[in-house]
Amino acid sequence: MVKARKYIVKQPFVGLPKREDFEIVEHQLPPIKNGEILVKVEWVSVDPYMRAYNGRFPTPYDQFGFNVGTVQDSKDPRYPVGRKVVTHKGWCDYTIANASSETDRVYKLPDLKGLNESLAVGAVGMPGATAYFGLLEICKPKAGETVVVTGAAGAVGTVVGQIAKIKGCTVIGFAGTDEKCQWLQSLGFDKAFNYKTVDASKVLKEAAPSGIDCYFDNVGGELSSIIISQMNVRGRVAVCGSISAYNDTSLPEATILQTYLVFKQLKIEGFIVDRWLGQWNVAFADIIGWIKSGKMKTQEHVTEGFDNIYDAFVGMLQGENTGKAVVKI
Ligand SMILES: NC(=O)C1=CN([C@@H]2O[C@H](COP(=O)(O)OP(=O)(O)OC[C@H]3O[C@@H](n4cnc5c(N)ncnc54)[C@H](OP(=O)(O)O)[C@@H]3O)[C@@H](O)[C@H]2O)C=CC1
Ligand SMILES: CCCCCCCCC/C=C/C=O
Repeated sequence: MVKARKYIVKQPFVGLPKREDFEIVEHQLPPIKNGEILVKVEWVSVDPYMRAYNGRFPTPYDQFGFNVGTVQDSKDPRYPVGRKVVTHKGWCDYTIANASSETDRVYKLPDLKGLNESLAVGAVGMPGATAYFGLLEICKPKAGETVVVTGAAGAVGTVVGQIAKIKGCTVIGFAGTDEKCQWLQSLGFDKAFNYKTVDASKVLKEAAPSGIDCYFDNVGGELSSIIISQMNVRGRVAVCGSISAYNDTSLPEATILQTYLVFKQLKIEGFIVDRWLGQWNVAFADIIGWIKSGKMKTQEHVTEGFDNIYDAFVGMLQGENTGKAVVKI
């Protein structure tokens, strides 16, 4: 019998999630059954969808999310003891998972070719796949076009901007601090602006005088409306998320966009990365190749310790992370 710990969400979040919305539960894991594996978790991911999906599940529920760990006991020959795995069992230190369960989402750690295993919840995980497919399949950027990405210094945004550069585009990012913006320019972004201090409409007119062709929208809100209002004819918008409103308790006011959508003939499409679940490995192989060849850089904001996962989560929602927010267990 293994003693395990996990986070349970006790009650619906109101505004920014509170520490008392969670409870850390210690429990004995039962012996594994046929088809199951016992996993010792080493890396836990904290992501915005943990906030965004909260209202969809009745409480209490185990906090879901991707993690990386090692199989300690196995009754599934596909996942022998010692095998590194990714699961969607969330914020826990030990867990039992079933690779045949859709919700457990077990898969073998990709061959990271020596890169940090934590990347499997970041650039070589769900956020990397989000950037890859959202940009390449929805925005379909062409060399020479101008791509704008918001949430640019985060897990998804950094990968979006760097893929767009690899594809020969001019890339403009928006992020929440001057330091993040400087870092983005060191990654090769052509321009990066602090959305909290600039006049977004003005800086965009200067940075993209010929207009914007593709917009990868991570944040929603008025910033997105401003960006969309400056798009070129037949521009493409990939709506990935709207983190500017996840903690809102009432609907935000929004600028009417229909005029731009019609007269600029824009294509605007929301997506969930699961749409390409069967092809995530294609994204991972390309991203690993780009990182290994030096064309793409990754950065992680690492929090240490199981007891600090809540702080890492709320810190990420408030912009403390540059790059991917992860927790080392
Ligand atoms: N559709 C899909 O399948 C998926 C969607 N997503 C979405 O992608 C987006 C980015 O996720 P991810 O890269 O993991 O997270 P990040 O690593 O970007 O972390 C979240 C960031 O959001 C920014 N932020 C917080 N509040 C605001 C605000 N009011 N306005 C603008 N930015 C804000 C902060 O950066 P800053 O300092 O710049 O404010 C913070 O660092 C989210 O909207 C998420 O929900 C993610 C994965 C899959
Ligand atoms: C409990 C739902 C599992 C979802 C798996 C991961 C998909 C992330 C989609 C993110 C959307 C917005 O942030």
